[in-house]
Formats: sequence, structure tokens, C-alpha cells
Amino acid sequence: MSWYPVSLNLKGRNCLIVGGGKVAERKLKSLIKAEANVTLIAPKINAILQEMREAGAYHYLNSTYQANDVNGFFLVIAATDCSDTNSRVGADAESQAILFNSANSSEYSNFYPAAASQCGDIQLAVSSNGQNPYLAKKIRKYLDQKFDKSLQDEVLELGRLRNQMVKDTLGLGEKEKKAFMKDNLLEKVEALLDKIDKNTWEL
Ligand SMILES: C[C@@]1(CC(=O)O)c2cc3[nH]c(cc4nc(cc5[nH]c(cc(n2)[C@H]1CCC(=O)O)[C@@](C)(CC(=O)O)[C@@H]5CCC(=O)O)C(CC(=O)O)=C4CCC(=O)O)c(CCC(=O)O)c3CC(=O)O
Ligand SMILES: NC(=O)C1=CN([C@@H]2O[C@H](COP(=O)(O)OP(=O)(O)OC[C@H]3O[C@@H](n4cnc5c(N)ncnc54)[C@H](O)[C@@H]3O)[C@@H](O)[C@H]2O)C=CC1
Repeated sequence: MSWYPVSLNLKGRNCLIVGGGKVAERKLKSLIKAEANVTLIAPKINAILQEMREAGAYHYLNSTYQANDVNGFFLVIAATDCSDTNSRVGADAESQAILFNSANSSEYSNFYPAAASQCGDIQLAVSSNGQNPYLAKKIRKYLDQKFDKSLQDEVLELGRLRNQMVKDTLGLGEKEKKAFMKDNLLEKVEALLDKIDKNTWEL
């Protein structure tokens, strides 16, 4: 089986993290970057999570996980140091077809967060499907360092051009549309790819 790669829009979505240690903290930071609305349940949280709570970065429930605490959440992450708890959270999430990731077991996980970095609208994401997250992180860092952040403006410009062309070609037939795009846009994309090749890739 191959896993289905996807980019999720979590803006304003209710997401739950169970656990309050280092792993929960990393997961929380990436959900906050995605502007999710995060609730965290744990009887104890580390010092950084404490600071973030005081700053109002997420909602905190000072408790151990209770059955069906997952109710109503779009996405749930179990990051406790108790694999039984993580499995219970997973079983509850799975029974409601909620997106679920466990930090210590792939038993119920129906997604893995990729090792990812953002360069403007280009997202670099690497996954090892649970085989070796450390390797995924290393490959992500390698790509990140090779990718020139100055290309961000050019990618945005390509987006603007493309939107304009979609408007300009309204009413044209499929064939004419394709020809128009090829003449006006693909050349610019190729030029950008050449630039990436020459300036940033040393593969
Ligand atoms: C299955 C998965 C479930 C999940 O957590 O989603 C999982 C599981 C485990 N990770 C472990 C360890 C580490 N994980 C990292 C880092 C990351 N781990 C991430 C994802 C995933 N980790 C999922 C698979 C994704 C995939 O394969 O692609 C990343 C990509 C995304 C994220 O979590 O945000 C993020 C990199 C982000 C980035 O920087 O780009 C580091 C490195 C570090 O922290 O510096 C270490 C220490 C080094 C080491 O031990 O390898 C252990 C052993 C724990 C133990 O020893 O007990 C387990 C448990 C097990 O494998 O059973
Ligand atoms: N996916 C990953 O990248 C990694 C995963 N791990 C795994 O993740 C687990 C957690 O790692 P850390 O954050 O370092 O552990 P930690 O020990 O720092 O934190 C565990 C947290 O879980 C909470 N907790 C325990 N029982 C709970 C319950 N019933 N309900 C709610 N919260 C509960 C604790 O209060 C604590 O806040 C490890 O046991 C390990 O299996 C570890 C390192 C990396």
C-alpha cells in the first residue's frame, strides 16, 4: 500500500492533543503554525507548554484522557508516554473516522505528519511512513538548505500570472486554452526550474 500524500487546511479547525511532554510540544507548535484551534489534555505539562498556555496559545484541560474526549474534533494526536492510553485515544478516534496520529504506535494512526518546511507557497514534505522519522528529518533539512528562499516571490508571481490567464482564456476551447498556457506560462515555469537547477541543486 502507498500512503496518500496530502496538505491539510487546519485554519480554525478544532484539533486535540493528548499528552503534555516534549513530543506534544512539537506537535502543538506545528498545529499552531497551521492556525488550528488546539485543545490539549494532560495531567502535567512541561515548562514551555506552561508558558504557551499562559500566553493563550491553546486551550488546556488539566486531566487524564477520558473515553470519547475526541468527540467533535477534526484531528487528534496522541502523544502520551502510555501506549495503552494512545491506543484508547486511537480506537475512539477511529470509531468516529477522525484524523488520528499516534506518537508511539502506528496501530491506529491514519496519518503521519511529514517532516516539512515551507518556502513561500512551495511546501517541502518528506515522509518515511514511520520507518525512520530521523532520516525523514535529515532529508527535509537537506532540501531546506538547498532551496533558495528568494524564489518565493517568483512562485507568487507565477500564481498571479496563472490566475490572470485562467480569466483571459475563459470562453476558449480546451485546445486553445492549452496552447495559450503553453505559450505564456510554461516557458516561465521552465525558466524558474532552470534557475533552481543551476543555483540551488547540487544533486
Ligand atoms: C511514526 C511517527 C509517529 C508520529 O509521531 O507522527 C514517529 C514516531 C517516532 N519518532 C521517534 C523519534 C524521533 N522523531 C523525530 C522527529 C520527527 N518525527 C516525526 C514523525 C513521526 N515520528 C511519525 C513517522 C513519520 C515518518 O516516518 O516520516 C516528524 C517527521 C514529524 C513530527 O512529529 O512533527 C518529526 C521530524 C520533524 C522535522 O524536524 O522535520 C526525531 C528527531 C528529533 O526529534 O530531532 C526523533 C528522535 C530520533 C529517533 O529516535 O529516530 C520515535 C522513537 C521514540 C523512542 O525512542 O521511544 C518514534 C516511535 C516509533 O518509531 O515507534
Ligand atoms: N513521535 C516522535 O517523534 C517521538 C515519539 N516518542 C514517543 O512519544 C512518547 C511521549 O514522549 P515525551 O513527550 O518525550 O514524553 P513525556 O514523558 O515528556 O510526556 C508524556 C506526557 O503524557 C502525559 N500523559 C500520561 N498519561 C496520560 C493520560 N492518560 N492522559 C493524558 N495525558 C497523559 C503526561 O502527563 C506527560 O505530559 C514517548 O513515550 C515515546 O513513545 C518519543 C520521542 C519522539
